[in-house]
Amino acid sequence: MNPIFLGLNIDHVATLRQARGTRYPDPIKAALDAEMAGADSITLHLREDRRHIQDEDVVRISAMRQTKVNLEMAATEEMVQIAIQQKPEDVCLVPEKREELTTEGGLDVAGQKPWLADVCARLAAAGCRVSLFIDPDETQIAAAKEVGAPVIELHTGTYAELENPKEVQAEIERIQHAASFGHEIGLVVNAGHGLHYHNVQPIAAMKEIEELNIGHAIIAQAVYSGLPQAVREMKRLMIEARQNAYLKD
Ligand SMILES: CC(=O)[C@@H](O)[C@H](O)COP(=O)(O)O
Ligand SMILES: NCC(=O)COP(=O)(O)O
Repeated sequence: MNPIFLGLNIDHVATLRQARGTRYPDPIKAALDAEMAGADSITLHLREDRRHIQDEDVVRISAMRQTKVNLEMAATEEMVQIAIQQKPEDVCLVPEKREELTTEGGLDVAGQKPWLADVCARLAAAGCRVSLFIDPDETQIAAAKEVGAPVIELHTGTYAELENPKEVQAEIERIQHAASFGHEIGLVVNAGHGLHYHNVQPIAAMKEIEELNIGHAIIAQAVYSGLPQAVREMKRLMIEARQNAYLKD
């Protein structure tokens, strides 16, 4: 059985901290607690506007994590230099607009292949495994392969926002097709954005998907049940869905 891994995104622990400019809650403590509770990796998004994760957080998590770090960032020269310096195990290139509330879609890889090929090569030379955060679209998946990224992360935000059952099912099938296509051409396939306790299982059931990056919903649940329990419950749902997918075969 292909296992399913959980990458915990700690951005919104930092959102709470930045709300008052205090030193608490500490996203690094959250990361270490989450790792002890079963998170398989830690994701953090260093945004150009530093609205939540700060440069110091990247330095501290790189020194203290027990699992691995997935640094999300825009494909800008500033961020490339930071990644080359900090050398996280994974770097996920995401689109960014300062005015956005959160990430609104996937990276347009097909429209900027020369630049992204250069960024992928430089990050790989620094020892980082590059992931591209893209829509579940064959053209973008093929472009990711072409620019040399070994990993893709399928954007599940559209799926998460849909309410009409037929549209939800159609998007599940679109993500499944994208995951199968990416796997067939030799890419590691991850997924994330907007996943929560009531929509995660159809995505976790997809055998070609290796890792789900989830943040907002887990940090929100942690307000009620504490972070270790919130992480354990999400992992339980993910593993249950993956096991059931194999039992159906
Ligand atoms: C790329 C993605 O979907 C998230 O990992 C991203 O971090 C969302 O941005 P915020 O965390 O700022 O909402
Ligand atoms: N790349 C997705 C991620 O890291 C977390 O997204 P969300 O669960 O906070 O929407």
